[in-house]
Amino acid sequence: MIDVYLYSGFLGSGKTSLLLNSIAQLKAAGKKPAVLMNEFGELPVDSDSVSASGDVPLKELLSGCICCTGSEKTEAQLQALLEDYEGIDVILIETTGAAHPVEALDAVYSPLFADRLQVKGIVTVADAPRWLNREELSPRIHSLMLEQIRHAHIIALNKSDLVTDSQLATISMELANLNTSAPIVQTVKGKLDFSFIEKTLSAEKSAQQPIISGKNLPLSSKVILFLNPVKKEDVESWTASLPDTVYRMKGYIPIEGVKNPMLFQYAYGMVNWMPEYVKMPERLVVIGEGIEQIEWID
Ligand SMILES: Nc1nc2c(ncn2[C@@H]2O[C@H](COP(=O)(O)OP(=O)(O)OP(=O)(O)O)[C@@H](O)[C@H]2O)c(=O)[nH]1
Repeated sequence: MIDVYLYSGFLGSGKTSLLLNSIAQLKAAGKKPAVLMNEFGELPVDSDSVSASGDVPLKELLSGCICCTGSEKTEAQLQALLEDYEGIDVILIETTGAAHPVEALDAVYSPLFADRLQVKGIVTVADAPRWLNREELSPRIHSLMLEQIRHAHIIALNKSDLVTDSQLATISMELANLNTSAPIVQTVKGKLDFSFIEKTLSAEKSAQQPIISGKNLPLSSKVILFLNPVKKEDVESWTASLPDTVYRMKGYIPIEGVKNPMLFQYAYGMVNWMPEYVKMPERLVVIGEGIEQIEWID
């Protein structure tokens, strides 16, 4: 299994600094990290700095964010990364500043490599001065920032050199109120011990929950297997019965009378089915909060 870490956070908060820092530490520890990053706009500025840092395999998503360019593109990039480079043991993914964590997680997690990748969790970089001035942000961007904090498994309170100690204390308290389970670490230029990230995110793992597990973590995901062909209507009524903390589902479901498992997508209460022309693995990925108990019963 290759460990996958998502770095989320506001535009300019210090994600790239954290990423470069983590890469340096991983390489020093003899690991082989790979990076998937994406940028708004056409200029892959950040990837230059990563490439300059050495021979780290890098795939980049140009023209847009990890969510709005479609998860298929991310899947393709991940697939290429896995095919082109051997021996990768850690993948770091910098989600764009505008990606909602659920969408970023969704884009990364594909039923295609559920058995090869283990998504460890989300490190959110919070920008200390930006947080103090958050009221200036548009409501949409403001709420995105709150969501990134709320869904983090670790919060790096970055640019702590640009605020006073008492401001730092206030910000830490405000962040802790939004997310009671994630540890908050004050950082400068994204300097954070990678072994801390590793240790914090490896707590309470189990084989059945290959992404993020643990009762105290805000977001988790689960793989559901379909052993026998089922009826579409049954899947849809099962979907309707699920709690509304299920944010997203996608996968391939074998349907009675249909040759190949169909692509099933669920988001924001909407279900979508698409035929597949090749036989894809029969499994469904569910992403949400408190979803450990969800099961499909034949
Ligand atoms: N003073 C100070 N500046 C910082 C710190 N961390 C990052 N910066 C600066 O902030 C700017 C943005 O840092 P990046 O690491 O590129 O941030 P990012 O989140 O990857 O930015 P985007 O890719 O635009 O989302 C750079 O000019 C950094 O040098 C910090 O802790 N303190």
